[in-house]
Amino acid sequence: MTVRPYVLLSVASSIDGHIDDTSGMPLALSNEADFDRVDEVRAGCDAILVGAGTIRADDPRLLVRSPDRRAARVARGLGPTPLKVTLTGRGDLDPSARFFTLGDTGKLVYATSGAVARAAGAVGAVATVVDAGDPLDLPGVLADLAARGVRRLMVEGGGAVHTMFLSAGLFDELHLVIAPFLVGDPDAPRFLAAGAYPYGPGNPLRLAEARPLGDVVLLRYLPPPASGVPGPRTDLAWLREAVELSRRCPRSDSAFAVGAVVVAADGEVLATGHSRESSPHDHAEEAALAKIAPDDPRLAAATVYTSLEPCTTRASRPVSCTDLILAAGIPRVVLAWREPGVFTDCVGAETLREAGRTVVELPELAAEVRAVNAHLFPA
Ligand SMILES: NC(=O)C1=CN([C@@H]2O[C@H](COP(=O)(O)OP(=O)(O)OC[C@H]3O[C@@H](n4cnc5c(N)ncnc54)[C@H](OP(=O)(O)O)[C@@H]3O)[C@@H](O)[C@H]2O)C=CC1
Ligand SMILES: Nc1c(N[C@@H]2O[C@H](COP(=O)(O)O)[C@@H](O)[C@H]2O)[nH]c(=O)[nH]c1=O
Repeated sequence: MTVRPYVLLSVASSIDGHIDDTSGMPLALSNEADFDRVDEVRAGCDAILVGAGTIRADDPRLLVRSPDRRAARVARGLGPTPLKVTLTGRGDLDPSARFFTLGDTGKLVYATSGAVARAAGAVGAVATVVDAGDPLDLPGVLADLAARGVRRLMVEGGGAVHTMFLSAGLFDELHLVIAPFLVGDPDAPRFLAAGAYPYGPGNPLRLAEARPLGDVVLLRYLPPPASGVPGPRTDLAWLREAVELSRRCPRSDSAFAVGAVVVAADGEVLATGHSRESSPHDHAEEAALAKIAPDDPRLAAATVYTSLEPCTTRASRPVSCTDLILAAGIPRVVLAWREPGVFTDCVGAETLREAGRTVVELPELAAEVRAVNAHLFPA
């Protein structure tokens, strides 16, 4: 199984589907609140990717603007700003572009084989140029980023790049912001080109959230669940969602941050939950299971995806998450990280297996879960 980063596509569009106008100046489609949200998303990523077209059109900085967010990254042992990444098929890059000159961070250029020499000649002194094959091998680029430690990748466009990721189905989340105006110019860049996308009416994206931010609205979409019986690839995608949920947990120095998703056999999400969701002692699995009727027949064939092994003992509540899963009759649990013995000795996986339940561990995501909980492991 190829490991790739969690891929978050981010774009702001006009009502008529344009992501820029033809003025030659970058067009602000987001408002201040949304630019601040984008800044927060950037701060939570390991790398930001834009196409070479966006570097030429916008001369973007791609930095984290907020000093507090930069400081928080540094406190977590990261650089103040994420790694910058671009793609090129021509190698026509300007070393004085702000992509290359700003930010105390690495710059990576993935060039098609025929463009490597030109790209290296242009920006080899200020960036690392990587041969990405010919044609460009997108899964290979993502695997290379993962091997360089990129666990969470934000893709900020432009249209050609978003078209490529969406037609390849290589994304985990899409943030589409709609600005309250129309551009109306047929020559203005569009969010997406026509293409053979795998997300037609029969296989739509799932709307995870619609969040108004003043006069713009953020639509957060997730890919559709893979059809059929969940296999390892599907498991990994669901587990990624559980890990993403764990990032929402209010901070605690005495409990883990955990996310959980309960999924029916047909891929329907029955419930999600995260630690401290509505009260300080909430556990993720407990919060999710509390949202499902105990007699829901779908529980009998459901899977719990949880970023951390379900607990077996707890001081704050009478019933452990392992016992809640057993009582719900859920036959299958997929987890990323066995609970380290920081607060209690956990034997959730063993207990579930002894009770005849299937437990799948996907340690590919364990480092990410540990990173979410890094504050519990001071150096
Ligand atoms: N509103 C918004 O949220 C955003 C708007 N934008 C807008 O988008 C526009 C730019 O979009 P667009 O022109 O589509 O440019 P992109 O940023 O998508 O970059 C396209 C370029 O990236 C390289 N590239 C992409 N895919 C491949 C591939 N498979 N193989 C090799 N190289 C590849 C090529 O570079 P090369 O040409 O060097 O070969 C290609 O021309 C601008 O107007 C910008 O303002 C951009 C980002 C966000
Ligand atoms: N115009 C636009 C976006 N444009 C994106 O932001 C980049 C500029 O980044 P920076 O120079 O760091 O501010 C630009 O190149 C493009 O990728 N993004 C959005 O969320 N909303 C917007 O309205």
